[in-house]
Amino acid sequence: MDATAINGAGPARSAASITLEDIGKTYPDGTVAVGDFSLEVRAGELTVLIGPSGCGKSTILRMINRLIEPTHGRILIDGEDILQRNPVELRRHIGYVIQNVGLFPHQNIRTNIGTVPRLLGWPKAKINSRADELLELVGLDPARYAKRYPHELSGGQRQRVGVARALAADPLVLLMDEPFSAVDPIARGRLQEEFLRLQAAVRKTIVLVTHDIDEAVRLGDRIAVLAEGGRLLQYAPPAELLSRPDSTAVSDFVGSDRGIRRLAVTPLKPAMTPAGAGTTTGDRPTVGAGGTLYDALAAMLAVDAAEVVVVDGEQAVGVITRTSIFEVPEAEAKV
Ligand SMILES: Nc1ncnc2c1ncn2[C@@H]1O[C@H](COP(=O)(O)OP(=O)(O)OP(=O)(O)O)[C@@H](O)[C@H]1O
Repeated sequence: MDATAINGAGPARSAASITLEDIGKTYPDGTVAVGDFSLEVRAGELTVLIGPSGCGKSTILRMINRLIEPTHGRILIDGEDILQRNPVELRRHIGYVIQNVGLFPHQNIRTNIGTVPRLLGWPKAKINSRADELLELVGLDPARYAKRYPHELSGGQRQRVGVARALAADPLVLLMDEPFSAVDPIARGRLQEEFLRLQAAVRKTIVLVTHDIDEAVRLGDRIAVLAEGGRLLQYAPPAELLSRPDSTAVSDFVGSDRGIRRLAVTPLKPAMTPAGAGTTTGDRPTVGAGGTLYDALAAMLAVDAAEVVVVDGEQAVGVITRTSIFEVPEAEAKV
């Protein structure tokens, strides 16, 4: 997904805040899927809902686009009570990405991406150009992929098309339910990275459900940790959650290896010794200056090196050693 491709990519980007006020869902058999849940999702941020299986994550997500009707509570998008809106009409303005994408098998990729714009009555030429623009945005060449059918793509490519389709009508809000969990771990890492670049460009308000704490830390601006019945345990940016879990339930959930996970949200600078003029990388592994200590450690471990060179473009700007990584105080993490 090439973030630069967003330039000139249609309408101005916009995002909305989401306010969940004491929402709950009790099923007719008496199951309290979500008791009383409140959350403020800031405009343009990616908020992750995480928690054990069955704790109500998907139920909360699906209440936001009213695939599930709350038993009680209020849901406001940019201050407007969406429970007063027509749910079908509402869903045209809320992107939704699920695990196995749910592309229509008998429609080609361009037609799949154009689903919502068609429902909104956009002219055909505009739909096609928007679909092609989005294909480029998610890193798929339209000349090659627009006319293919879903079964002619890899799982990761289908997932990208799912994201493109969800963004097609420039929704204010994007809901994602385990969007990357059906692809293998290597493809998942790449998709997550590309998705972060895409989000940096489009800055949508995103609510993403996952059960993978690494994914939450990597993608989330804020993470909401839930317990059974949709009980909110903690809502905080990743680094704060890792360094200051406010209950044993959260620290147990975040896991005993949170020291390593914290590296994923700590910049390189505090561990870096600046390189003198004319320093070259030699045989040493490199890490881009915008990376994290996690990236630096991973680069070293991959080739069993004791140090890694920080590069800005072609230029070596510093050196990080294995020991310097673990000497960085917790407070340096981006909170
Ligand atoms: N139609 C239904 N009738 C009764 N209970 C239901 C129904 N649908 C879901 N539930 C229950 O609601 C609870 C929350 O389900 P939900 O799918 O939101 O959990 P989740 O956190 O997304 O789980 P997972 O991580 O396993 O996907 C579960 O206990 C589930 O069994």
